[in-house]
Order: sequence, then structure tokens, then C-alpha cells
Amino acid sequence: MEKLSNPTDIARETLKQLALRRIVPSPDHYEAIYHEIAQTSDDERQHAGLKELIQALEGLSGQNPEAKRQVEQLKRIIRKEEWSNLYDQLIRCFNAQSSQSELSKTWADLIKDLILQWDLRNPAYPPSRKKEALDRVLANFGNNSTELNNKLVGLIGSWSETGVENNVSPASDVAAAINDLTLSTETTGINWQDWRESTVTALEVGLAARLLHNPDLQQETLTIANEAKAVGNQADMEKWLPRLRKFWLKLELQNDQEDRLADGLMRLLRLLTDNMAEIVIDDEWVRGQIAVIQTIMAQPLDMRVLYDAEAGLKEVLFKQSQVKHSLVEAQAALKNMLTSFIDRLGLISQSTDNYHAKITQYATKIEAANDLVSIRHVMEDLMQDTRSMQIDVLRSRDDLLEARKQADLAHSRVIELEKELTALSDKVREDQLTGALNRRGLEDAYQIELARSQRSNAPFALSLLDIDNFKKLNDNLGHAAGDKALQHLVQVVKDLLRPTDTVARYGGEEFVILMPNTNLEEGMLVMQRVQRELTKRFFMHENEKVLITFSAGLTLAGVDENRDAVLARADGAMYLAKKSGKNRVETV
Ligand SMILES: Nc1nc2c(ncn2[C@@H]2O[C@H](COP(=O)(O)OP(=O)(O)OP(=O)(O)O)[C@@H](O)[C@H]2O)c(=O)[nH]1
Repeated sequence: MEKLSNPTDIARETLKQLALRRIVPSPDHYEAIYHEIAQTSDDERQHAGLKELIQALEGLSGQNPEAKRQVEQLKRIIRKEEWSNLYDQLIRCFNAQSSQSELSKTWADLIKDLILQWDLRNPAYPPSRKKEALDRVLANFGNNSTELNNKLVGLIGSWSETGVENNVSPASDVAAAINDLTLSTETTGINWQDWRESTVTALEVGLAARLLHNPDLQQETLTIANEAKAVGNQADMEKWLPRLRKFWLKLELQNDQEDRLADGLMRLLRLLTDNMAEIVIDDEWVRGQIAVIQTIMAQPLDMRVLYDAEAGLKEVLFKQSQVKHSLVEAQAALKNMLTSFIDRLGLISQSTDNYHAKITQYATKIEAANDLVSIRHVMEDLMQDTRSMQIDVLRSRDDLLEARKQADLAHSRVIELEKELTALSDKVREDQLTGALNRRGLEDAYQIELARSQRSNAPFALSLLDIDNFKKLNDNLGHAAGDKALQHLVQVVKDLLRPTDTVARYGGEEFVILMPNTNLEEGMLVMQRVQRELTKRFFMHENEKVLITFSAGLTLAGVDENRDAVLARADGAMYLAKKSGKNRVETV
């Protein structure tokens, strides 16, 4: 048979042959006859099949740049006839193609929607419910990016079903969304260009806009976004990911800190409002308390400032409520005195009124009397009434004098208590929970010991200790047990310190120990003694032994150094102790 080259002629001849040979015109039969007429070799037939496959893949890859790249690679393999690589490359093509085509939405759109829907307030989906649903999706997508994409699309759809209103979500949630995308990039290998686009959008639109309150962090976010834009290939992206991860870590720490600040502030405000009734005995108090809050609000918030204010307020309120009790009693006594005073006055005027009425009657009787005997009777009655009136008046006068004395006493007690109350805010030096000194007490004690050290030229050591994993203890055993653990620690420390040493509560679970006349080696021995003792004297919770450990920084106070500089140095050493595995003391 003459070899035909025109595809139309070949097609026509194929149909003719199918009819002549009475063969069912199925696609397979058509293909076989077609190649027979075109006289295609086995190799060519194979290539033709691959070409069709490539065409199909090119058609399917659409705008997916990774799929396009893999198809190009496939063509190159076919051209060079590297058949041993064909199978692997085909799999890559299919993977690249399917990783995009089955996605209900591009990652960039999906993340935009997620951020938007997370921000919108929906009565049917409060943030806690959204978080729960999102956690469920993130726990159950089986490391499959397509599935994650589909599930997120479904989730976002359900959030948007009912009435919504605008509300701004915290930056932490945006960061978490991008972080999740980064993780899924690593585990499922999604296209790096999509990832880059999504990350840049999320950083610029989602995150930076929410960091207005923190210009430094906002600037850093924009810098990171620019770095992301410069990522030019998969390898670059992988190299750059640790940088992004480090940034997330910083954001998480920042958010954690902000959450704790907000918590502290809320507790403080609650404390104030809850106790308004206790402090309104005198407007001065209300003004004083509000001034404390205003001072705190005016300076940059940090946990220690908040803790200090909260602890100070708690103590003042406690003492105030005690003093107020006495004050109320004294006022009640004064009121009783005044009541009896008025009663007595009433009685006196009543008895003198009666007396005057009787005198008038007696005067009438005397006028009408015409003999001495009747006048004498009238006079006897008059004398009798005058005497009893005199007795009444005397008794009332004594009562009045006594009442006045009591009133004076009560009044001076009230004045005394009021003065005490006024002075209380300044006097409180002790932490109410643990009995250690509080920050104000620490300030005084530090000044005294520093002056002593300057005078005697003796070393003065200071240690800052922070209980290890205290949050976990609180979470596992409850806040009340956490409070008792703090008391236990202070008791152990107090028992082991010398009478000249001082322990003060510096923050939530941070304590400062002042050790006058102590050098670094001796200070270290003291701190190690406390550590050892804690391994013998366990904190007991519901009959279970709980081991409390701490990390501490130890330093010497310089004679001319201010307290904050010394504490900052001890804090640095304590941080080092935490970083080196906790339950240790570092000197600096
Ligand atoms: N029970 C109780 N807990 C407090 C008090 N003050 C602060 N805390 C808690 O102490 C915990 C301190 O947690 P973190 O600062 O994360 O420190 P940590 O868990 O000890 O971790 P490391 O310091 O790294 O070992 C927080 O959960 C505070 O709520 C208090 O007066 N009573």
C-alpha cells in the first residue's frame, strides 16, 4: 500500500478500510487501522501516544506554572529518549497538575477569605467556635494540601452563612494562618510561587495592617514581606523559611505577652470596680485608686508594672476594708450617742414643760386659797414636783455629760482611723499572698542595704529567682494550688536565709533575695542550699509531692549602681539559667 502522508487522506482511507473489512468502528480499531495505513513504526506510535498525553497535560495544566514546568521537563525527557526517567517525570507532572486543579480556590484567595471571615463577627459563629472548627480541620487534613484547601473552603462558607458585622481580628490569628500555610508548604510541597504570593498578601494586607500599635513590628513585617517577594525559586524559598519561622516565633512571643498584659489589666480593672463599694467611704479613696490606674495607663505597659499595681491595690483594699470596719463601728457609736443626747434633751424639755404647767396650776391654786393650810398643801406639792424635776434635770445632765464624753471619744477615734486610712496606701510594704516584701518594700530594703554596704564597704549580693514551669503547675493543679506553691517557696526561702537577708516578691512568680555582707561564692551557696531544701521539702498538693524548682541569676550590687541596673543584670543571668535547661543558678 502506498504510504499516505496527509492526515486527512489517512483518516478517509481508515474509514474506508473499516467498512471494507466489516470491522466495528471503535476508537481502538480506528487507531490500529490508522497507524497501519500511515505505516507508523512502533517507536513512532509510542511517541504519538506520549505526544497526546503531553497535549492533554498541557491542556490541563492551565495557569499552573509548576505543572507547566513539569510538562516542559517531560518533553525534554521524551526528546532525549531518557525512558528510564519517564515514569518518575510523569508522576511529577500528574502531582503538579493535581495539586492545583483539584483545589477549590487558590491559596491566596483562600487565605484572604479566611482572614476576612475570621474578622467578621457572626452571632452563630463566635470566635471560640471558629477556633474549634479550624483546629478540627487542621488536625484532620491528613497532610494533604488539596484536602486542606477543600475543607477550609467549606469551613469559610459555613462561617459566612448568617448575618455579620465588622470586627478586627488580632494579628496573632493572621500570623497563625500564614504559619499554617508555611507548614503545609513544607509537608505537601505546594507550588512555591503560590506560596510566595499568599505569604506576601497575608503579611502586607493581613498582618501589617493589624500592627499599627507596634510600629517596629509592623516595619519588620513589611521587611519580611519584601524578602518574600525576592524569593525566586523553590530552593530560595526553602532557604528562606527558617527566617520566616523565626519571625513567627517572635510574633507568638509578642502576642503571648500582649495577651498576658491584657489579662492583667482586666484583672486590675475588675478588682477596682468590684471593690468600689469598699472604697467609697471617702471620695479621697476613689480619687487615690483612680490615680493609680491613670499612672499605670500613662506608662508603657509591662507585666511587672501591672503586677505591682494589682498587688498594691489588693493589699490596700484589704487593709482598707479592715479599717473601714472599725470606722463604721466608731461612727455607729457616735450616732448612738447623739440619739441618746437628743432623747435626753427631749425629756428635759418635757419635764420642764410639765413643771411649768404645774407651776401655773399651783399659782391658780395659791390665788384661790384662802387659808394657810391649803396654801401649805399646795406648797408641799410644789416642792415635791420641784425636787423631782431637779432630779430629772440632774440625771439628764449627767447622761448628757456622759454622752458628750462618749461622742468626743468616738469622734477622736473616727479622726484617728481616718488618718490611718489615709496613710495606708503609702505604708503597705508586704505582699499579702506570700508574706514576702512587695516591690515597695524591696525598694526601701534595697536602699537601706545599699547604704549599709557603702558605709561598711562590704559586698552586697542580689539574686533574682523565677519558678520553673509555673504556668504548667497552675494549669495542672489550679490557680489556688499555684498560690500555695508560692507561699511554700517563700517559707522555704525564709527558713534558710540569715536574719539579715531579705526576700521580696518582684513579680508573679519572681522573687528577689537581698544578701548583705555576702560575696558571689557565698551567695551561690545560699541559693544552692535553697535548691537542695526544695528537693527535700516538697510542696504537697492533695497528698501528692510536687517538686518546685527555680532558675536564678546572682550578682553583686555595685556601690554606685542603681537598683534597676543591678536587677537587669540579675535578670539577664536568670534568663541564661532558663535557657541552659532551668533549675540552675547563673552568676554575672
Ligand atoms: N497561682 C498564681 N499564679 C501566678 C501568680 N502570678 C503569676 N502567676 C502565673 O505564673 C505563670 C508564669 O508563667 P510563665 O511566665 O509562662 O513562666 P513559666 O511557666 O514558669 O515558664 P518558665 O519561666 O520558662 O519556666 C503565669 O501563668 C501566671 O499566670 C499568682 O499570684 N498566683
